[in-house]
Amino acid sequence: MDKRLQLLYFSATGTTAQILKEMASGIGQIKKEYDITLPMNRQGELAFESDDLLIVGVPVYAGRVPEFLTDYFSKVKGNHTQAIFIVIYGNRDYDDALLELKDTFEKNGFNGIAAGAFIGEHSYTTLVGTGRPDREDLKIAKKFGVDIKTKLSNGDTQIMKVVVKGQYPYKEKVARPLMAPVTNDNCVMCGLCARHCPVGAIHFSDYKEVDATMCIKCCRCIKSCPADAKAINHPAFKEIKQFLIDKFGNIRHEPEVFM
Ligand SMILES: Cc1cc2nc3c(=O)[nH]c(=O)nc-3n(C[C@H](O)[C@H](O)[C@H](O)COP(=O)(O)O)c2cc1C
Repeated sequence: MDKRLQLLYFSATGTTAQILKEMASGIGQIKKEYDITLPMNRQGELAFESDDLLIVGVPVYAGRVPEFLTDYFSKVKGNHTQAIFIVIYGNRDYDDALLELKDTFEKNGFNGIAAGAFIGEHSYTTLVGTGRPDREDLKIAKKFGVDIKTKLSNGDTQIMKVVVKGQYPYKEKVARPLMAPVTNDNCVMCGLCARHCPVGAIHFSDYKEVDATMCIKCCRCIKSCPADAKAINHPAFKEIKQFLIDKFGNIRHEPEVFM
């Protein structure tokens, strides 16, 4: 492949990164990887050229591209750069997230040549999308990469213009009460949660304090805590979690790819 393969992703609990890397392994060697999960990696602007091939991936949050990334994405510029858009969702639905991701990047100089929606274990509970992506998902992701590579090497690139599922206007934001993780006495003040928080919502002066106005409920601090000290106990959160388990705990969505 004569393009410079690059990855750009946000991945709070690791599933988006996993799918992107597996796909990339079907295409070729990764030249550069931009993991924008931490705030310090979302500083400044980023520019890609026409000889780059960018795979961009985000998790679906409330049927959309995570809102807090909008500002940063407006500063990522392409120059007739070919791009592959990927969303990962927790076995409920991806609604308009893939369309929104494609629109966002195509407005900024990227040409979408392929896209996909894959399933990851739901950030809120291990009982929805349990163990995803699994071996089958990873096989599909890699084959998708191989198919893209084949298409690119056949030189069909001019006619590639990907069309994805999604609707206008995009799914509306649902108003939810403020809720953030609380910390129990297991906390050993190691500070891992604060260093790993994608939005800097955990106080460095007291790791037990989480700013609910900043928290995006990505659950990274909960999942990465070695002492199992963080949890969201808000009744509204428990209700959503139970709804997801009841409705989507026993069904299996399959990845969808568009080329
Ligand atoms: C705030 C938030 C909102 C979410 N909204 C949805 C959704 O609308 N549909 C869905 O199927 N999964 C949803 N999920 C689940 C994630 O999309 C899914 O767990 C994904 O695999 C997380 O990616 P990551 O591991 O790269 O962070 C949501 C997760 C979070 C944290």
